[in-house]
Amino acid sequence: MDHDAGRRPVDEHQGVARDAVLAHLRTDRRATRVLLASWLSEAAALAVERRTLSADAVAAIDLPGFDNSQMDGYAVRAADLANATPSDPVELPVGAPVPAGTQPPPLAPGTAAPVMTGAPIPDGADAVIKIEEADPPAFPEPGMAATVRFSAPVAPGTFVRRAGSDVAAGDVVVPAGTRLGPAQLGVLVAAGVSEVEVAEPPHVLLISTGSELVAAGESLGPAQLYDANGAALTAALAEVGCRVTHRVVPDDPAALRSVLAEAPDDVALVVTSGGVSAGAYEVVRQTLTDAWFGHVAVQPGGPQGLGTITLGSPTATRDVPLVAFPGNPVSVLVSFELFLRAVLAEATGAVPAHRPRGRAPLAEAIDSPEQLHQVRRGRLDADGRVEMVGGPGSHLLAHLAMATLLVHVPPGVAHLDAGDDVDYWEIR
Ligand SMILES: Nc1nc2c(c(=O)[nH]1)N[C@H]1C(S)=C(S)[C@@H](COP(=O)(O)OP(=O)(O)OC[C@H]3O[C@@H](n4cnc5c(N)ncnc54)[C@H](O)[C@@H]3O)O[C@H]1N2
Ligand code: MOO
Repeated sequence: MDHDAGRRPVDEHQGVARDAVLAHLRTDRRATRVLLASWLSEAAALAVERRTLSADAVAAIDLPGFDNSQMDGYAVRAADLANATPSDPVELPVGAPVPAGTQPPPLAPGTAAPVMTGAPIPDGADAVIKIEEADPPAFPEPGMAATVRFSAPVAPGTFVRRAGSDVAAGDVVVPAGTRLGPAQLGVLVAAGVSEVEVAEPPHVLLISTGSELVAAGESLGPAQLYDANGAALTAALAEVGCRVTHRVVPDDPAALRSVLAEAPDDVALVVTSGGVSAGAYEVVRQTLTDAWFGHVAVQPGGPQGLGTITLGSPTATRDVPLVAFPGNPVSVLVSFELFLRAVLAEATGAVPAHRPRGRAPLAEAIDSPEQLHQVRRGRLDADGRVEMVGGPGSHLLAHLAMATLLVHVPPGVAHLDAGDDVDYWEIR
């Protein structure tokens, strides 16, 4: 069809968006040093997670910090048990017990010391025998003279967790570029790291455009609607590790210009929703005339804008990338999935760049505009087949909220039958 001839293929637009956004973010990322203790005490779990280390973190102490026991049992010198057999067990006097958190005296040759899991191995001991394998298989009352028998030799090192066997002091414990999650934060604290260097999250100025928009919680007048895109994109951007400043502007070029002029200094990317198609009041397209505006061969998410935008006052301007999405709420989120999510995830390291992908047979027949890449919303049924959640309409946000898959029907395909395979991305 003629009007589809000028549409930019999806992969081409993905490439252009990636180059524009990533090039800027790569040069713009700032690093900051944070004290782990204050960070954690603020219980800022959300702020901490998904940050990426921008410099190697080096262990301040060995981990484990000292040789310790892996089991509740007896610390022994392996050489003392070399000749132990079931018929001729070795009997040793029991020394003082070693509870966790205490430094034991050296183990006298020819004795066995009760040692608890995690407690230090006494100097001189080189193996631990589990209490269940001792005779008797229970510890004597502390302070009571007792002996214990062992009916087999033990290899040196058995059940001894060596100091530094997880990470040694001075070694890199979490390398630069690693996303901080529970295990990374845990080991940083365990290894005595007090301060880490993390990349600042990219600051995104998100602008919802539309004179019909009303902020969440306010009362709605005739022909008005709530700013769903602001909420949806704020969450989507935060999920990929961005900090968001959100503004709503009416379809008024002066209002949009003033938000851009007053943008915070460290904004690294501007994302807009609405105002890009063919209407009479397309504030984004009509105001940001240096950017590219056109159609991508995708539905939803066809009308798109991309370019560079000048922020700040006339005396202190700076250029940042602009990504302009169409206003329909499903178009906004599908556009984000196709053109921005992977790019930002790659820049921040906050989440894997790609959604988990799969391929499965359709539960039902579907039609698709043949010239376009169609993105439908779906879920897997009980038999592992892909069923649609709602129709293709780009206003069906409640259906998207119930879906678990984005279902891809490539260009060149006008119809698929039940049982035909489709590709999907898992979106939750
Ligand atoms: N003559 C044509 N009309 C349209 C075309 C076209 O090619 N020729 N494209 C259609 C497609 S496809 C889309 S998508 C939309 C894109 O339009 P805009 O980006 O200009 O978006 P708006 O007109 O501002 O809004 C579209 C729709 O979305 C609602 N909206 C906008 N912002 C929000 C928000 N923040 N939260 C919730 N809902 C929002 C808005 O009220 C409209 O219903 O254009 C088609 N038209
Ligand atoms: O491209 Mo629009 O996003 O189909 O509704």
